[in-house]
Amino acid sequence: MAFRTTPLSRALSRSYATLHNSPPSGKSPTAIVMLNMGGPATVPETHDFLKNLFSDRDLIPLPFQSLLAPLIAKRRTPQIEAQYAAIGGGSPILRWSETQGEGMAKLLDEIHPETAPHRSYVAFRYVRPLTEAVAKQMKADGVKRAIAFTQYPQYSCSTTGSSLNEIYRKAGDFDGIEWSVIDRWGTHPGFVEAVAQNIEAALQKFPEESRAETVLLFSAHSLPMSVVNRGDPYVLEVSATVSAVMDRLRHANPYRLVWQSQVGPSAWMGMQTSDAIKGLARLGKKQVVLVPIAFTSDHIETLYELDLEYVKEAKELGINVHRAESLNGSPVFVRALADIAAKHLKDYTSGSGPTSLQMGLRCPGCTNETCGKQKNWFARGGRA
Ligand SMILES: C=CC1=C(C)c2cc3[nH]c(cc4nc(cc5[nH]c(cc1n2)c(C)c5CCC(=O)O)C(CCC(=O)O)=C4C)c(C)c3C=C
Ligand code: FES
Ligand SMILES: [Fe+2]
Repeated sequence: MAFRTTPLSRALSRSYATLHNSPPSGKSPTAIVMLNMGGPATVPETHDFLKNLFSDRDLIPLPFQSLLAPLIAKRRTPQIEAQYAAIGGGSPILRWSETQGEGMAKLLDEIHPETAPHRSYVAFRYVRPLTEAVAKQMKADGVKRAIAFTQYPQYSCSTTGSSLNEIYRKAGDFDGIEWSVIDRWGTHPGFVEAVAQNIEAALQKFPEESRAETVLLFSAHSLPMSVVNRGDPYVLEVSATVSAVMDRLRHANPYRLVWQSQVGPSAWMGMQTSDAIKGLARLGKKQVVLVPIAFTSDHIETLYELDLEYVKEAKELGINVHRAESLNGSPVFVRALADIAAKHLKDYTSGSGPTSLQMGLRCPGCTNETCGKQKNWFARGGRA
C-alpha cells in the first residue's frame, strides 16, 4: 500500500517546522495538542522508537533504566523492524494524526468561532514530533492558549499519564502558555458511533442468515497486572467503551473484551486475544469480528498482530474473521474530536477548571511523584 511508504517518508523528511510555517498573524491561535505515543515512520527509526519507549519510567520502570533500556531496545529491534517492514515500511500514525487534527481544527473554526483560529499540533512520546520541537513551534506561532488533547480514548497512567508527565517536565519550554486538558473520552457518543459504524460494515461481510451468530471480539492493548493493581483506570474505561458500543448496536451480537500485545514474562491483564480465538474455535464458533478498541489509527497491533497473525490463525482453526477498520480518516470520528474539543472550550470559558475532577485523583497505589506534581501544575493552568 503506497501511502504507507513513499508519501509518509516524504512527509517526514520535510522538517516538522515546515508543516506549520505560517507566520504568527492577527489573533493568537488556540492550540490543540494531539498527544500520542507515535510509531516509527520508517523501518530504520524502529530502534530509536524502542529506546525511547523502554527509557520511559512512566511506562516501564526498570532497575538501572539508562543502562537496560538501550540493551533491551537493541535486542528487540530486529523482530519489531520485521513487523514494520511487513506492514508496508513503517507506522501510519503521523499521517493519520495530522489528518484527524487538521480536520478537527477546521470544524472547530466553524462550530466554536469564539476561540478561532484553531491549530492542531501532534506531540508524540517516542518519535518525532517530540514535545520539545512542538513547544518551539507553538512559541514561534505565537500560541498563548493550548489544550492537551489525549488521543487515547481511555485513560491509563502508562499512556496519557506519560504524555502529560512529559509536558510537565518540559514546562519551561512552554513558558507563558495557558493549558487545559482533555484527558479521556471513551464513552463520547460520536466516538462510539464511529466505532459502531465500522463494526456494522464488518458484519455486512457475513451472510445475512448467520450474521447474528457472529461473535464481536473487542481487543485492547493489555496492561501489566502491577499497573492494574495500583488502581489504573484503563481496564474500567475500556470496558465502559465496549458497553456503550454494544448499547448503540442494541446488543445484536454476543461479545467479549480481550487483551493483546503483552510484552515480557510478568503477569498481564487477560484473557489474551489469541487464546480467545482458539477458545472460540474449540467451542465451535464460526464467525468473528475483531474490533480494535483502544487506539484510533492503524499500527502494528492491527496491521500485523490482528491482520497477519490472528486472522491467519483463526482461518486455520476454521473461523471466518473480519476486522473492523481502525478509525483512521473516519469523518464521523473527526467530527467527534471537534465536538469533544468544542465542549471543553465552552466549559472552560464558562468557568469549569482546566482539568477534569477524575484527572485530579492519583491511583491509590501511585508512588510516582511526577504524577502528583503534574496534576497540580495542570490544575493551575500550567503556571509555575
Ligand atoms: C492504549 C494503548 C496502549 C497501552 C495501554 C499500552 C501500555 C503498555 N505498553 C507497553 C509496552 C510496549 N508497547 C509497545 C507498543 C505499542 N503500545 C501501544 C499501545 C498501548 N500500550 C501501541 C499502539 C504500540 C505499537 C505502536 C505501533 O506502531 O504499532 C511496545 C513496542 C513493541 C514491542 O516491543 O512489542 C512495548 C514494549 C507497556 C509496558 C504498557 C503498560 C505499562
Ligand atoms: S500511576 Fe496513576 S497517578 Fe501515578
Ligand atoms: Fe504498548
